[in-house]
Amino acid sequence: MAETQRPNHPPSIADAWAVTAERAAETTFFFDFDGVLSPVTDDPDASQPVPAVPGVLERLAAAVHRVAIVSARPVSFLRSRFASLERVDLYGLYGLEVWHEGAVVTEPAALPWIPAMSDLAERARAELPPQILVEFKRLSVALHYRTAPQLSGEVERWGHEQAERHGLKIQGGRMVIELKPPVDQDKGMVITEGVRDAHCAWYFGDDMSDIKAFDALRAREAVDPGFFGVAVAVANPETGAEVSSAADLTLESPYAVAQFLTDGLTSF
Ligand SMILES: O=P(O)(O)OC[C@H]1O[C@H](O[C@H]2O[C@H](CO)[C@@H](O)[C@H](O)[C@H]2O)[C@H](O)[C@@H](O)[C@@H]1O
Repeated sequence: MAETQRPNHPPSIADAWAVTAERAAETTFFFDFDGVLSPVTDDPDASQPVPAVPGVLERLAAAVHRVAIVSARPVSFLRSRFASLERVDLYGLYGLEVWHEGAVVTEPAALPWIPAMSDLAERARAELPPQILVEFKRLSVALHYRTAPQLSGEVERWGHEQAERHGLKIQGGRMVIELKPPVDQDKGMVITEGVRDAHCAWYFGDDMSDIKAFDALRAREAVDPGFFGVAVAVANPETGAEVSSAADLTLESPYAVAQFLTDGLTSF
């Protein structure tokens, strides 16, 4: 199946689904949100999952041990898009937030950074050109230049200056840079923890931050050759080449992800 051949990996997608179905009770599916479950929009507030996605995720969650969305969005945003889902776990802000027993649980080490992130968002609105969309996410600030790509250099410079001055971390993405508190948390860490007791896991991602999640599957496989991990990229013109080259297979779009899962579910 894979663009990268690995020992113990089934040779075709049909075989991969068959192995997954055999291990259903010990399998977790992880999904990024933007660009994977939802097509990209100019306005981040306007993005919605592909219509078939909520239904297919709920059916998948009934068939395997666990399904989780691992996103850079806040949990409150994910809840607004997936209110109907009862069985799907939600990780927000790269795992700084988790939806647990009906409430958002936030990593305590990040909480003192809320005022600094709020100030940063205000400064970004005042100091960056008005075409730059500033998304304040409580514990991070995303600076979007999708509608003004000619300003990417200016945004990068401003972001790096702020990061240096205030001791923040930077995460690059698709026509965006994001400033985050200096707290050790990323998607790779969520997946490392999430696959500790699993025998099979799939991760679907399209952006730079998802490569760490792919790496976490590989690392698990390295210590347990019986573990079956599948890294699935979703194609896109910005980060697509880099993400695809780190993945086992690439799907064309969020619509193709929904169809891929619908087809795969027939194996269970
Ligand atoms: O981890 P994710 O769920 O993939 O979040 C990554 C970023 O997604 C959003 O930005 C991206 O999608 C927007 C809507 O389609 C698009 O306008 C933007 O250009 C993309 O970078 C979100 O707004 C960011 O906060 C996330 O970091």
